[in-house]
Amino acid sequence: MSVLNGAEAAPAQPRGPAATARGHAALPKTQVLVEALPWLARFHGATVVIKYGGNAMESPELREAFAEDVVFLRLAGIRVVVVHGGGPQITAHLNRLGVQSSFVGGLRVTTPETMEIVRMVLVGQVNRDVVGLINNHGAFAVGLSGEDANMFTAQRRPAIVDGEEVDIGLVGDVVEVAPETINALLDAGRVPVVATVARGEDGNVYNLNADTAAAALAVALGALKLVVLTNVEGLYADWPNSDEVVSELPADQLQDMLPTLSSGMIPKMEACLRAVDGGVPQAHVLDGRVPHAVLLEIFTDDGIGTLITPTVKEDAVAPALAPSTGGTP
Ligand SMILES: Nc1ncnc2c1ncn2[C@@H]1O[C@H](COP(=O)(O)OP(=O)(O)O)[C@@H](O)[C@H]1O
Ligand SMILES: CC(=O)N[C@@H](CCC(=O)OP(=O)(O)O)C(=O)O
Repeated sequence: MSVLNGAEAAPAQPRGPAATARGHAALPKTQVLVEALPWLARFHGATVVIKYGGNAMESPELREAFAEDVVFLRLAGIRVVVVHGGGPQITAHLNRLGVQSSFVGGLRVTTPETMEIVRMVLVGQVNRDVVGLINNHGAFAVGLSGEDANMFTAQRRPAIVDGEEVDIGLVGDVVEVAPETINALLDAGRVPVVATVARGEDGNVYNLNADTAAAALAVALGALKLVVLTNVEGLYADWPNSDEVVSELPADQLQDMLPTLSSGMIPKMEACLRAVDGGVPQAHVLDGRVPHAVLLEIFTDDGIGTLITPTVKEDAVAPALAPSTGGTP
């Protein structure tokens, strides 16, 4: 997507051929680097929250490419926070134990026994794996659970089915975020990697949908961008038909579309809405099956996936004149 929300730091148009000592073979690489320049300037020092979904973690090549992207962002001076899911890994573990998984409105029905497995898999397995992948490149990642230093406070939430509330057990919504620990790690040059389990005010431990938790954290950190990796190209306009990916959608139009969504796209789009309504200028759903999707999105002019932006106010200044709300590659 090459739509700019503001005039500041507008990316240069692709440059014409430049003479290099190595001749034509070096040209495309030079162009890629030059194209990245305005985006490097735009994002340097900004906070970007990346939601890394279970479905985008399946292949070793994709996992490695993701870790490289995270380290690249960090070395480019971006304050990167990774919030990970692990739904498929939880389901696989429950299956091995002979426990059936069921989802309502995209959320896992979570009994106390299921919660023990959720916590064990997310905090003890997936979090460790993601930290290890990143730290193969240097001592960047520090793993945390949403329980640590009460980063998230959760409240039991029902699922909504046909407008009715349905109890789904120990599933929580985030009612409070304490971002100090994450900010301290970012200030120290670390990459926090967060597992989405949280304590409730009632003392129970809750299972948070990772998209929901990533959005709440992005808002609390004042992030410039929320990036949500998933296992489809983006939001399809007419799911299950996958002919058309919605490339950009303002929050008010997404709000109207919410009742038509199904399964995992419900919490994902609710999360994007929560992020932009909470002041995050961009929430971006990307295809995690594309190697280096994060780098492509942030550092090139050719955006991919679905970009959710704040509702355009009728009395707003025309976009070209408005102050920058963050570059939109
Ligand atoms: N409109 C839609 N566009 C894209 N995917 C949709 C849509 N509606 C439902 N889905 C489903 O939502 C899934 C993504 O959610 P989920 O499986 O929870 O992903 P993740 O594990 O990456 O968080 C897609 O794989 C697709 O099956
Ligand atoms: C309440 C709820 O559904 N929690 C999710 C938490 C993990 C998650 O969100 O993982 P993905 O991002 O990989 O789907 C679950 O139990 O599967």
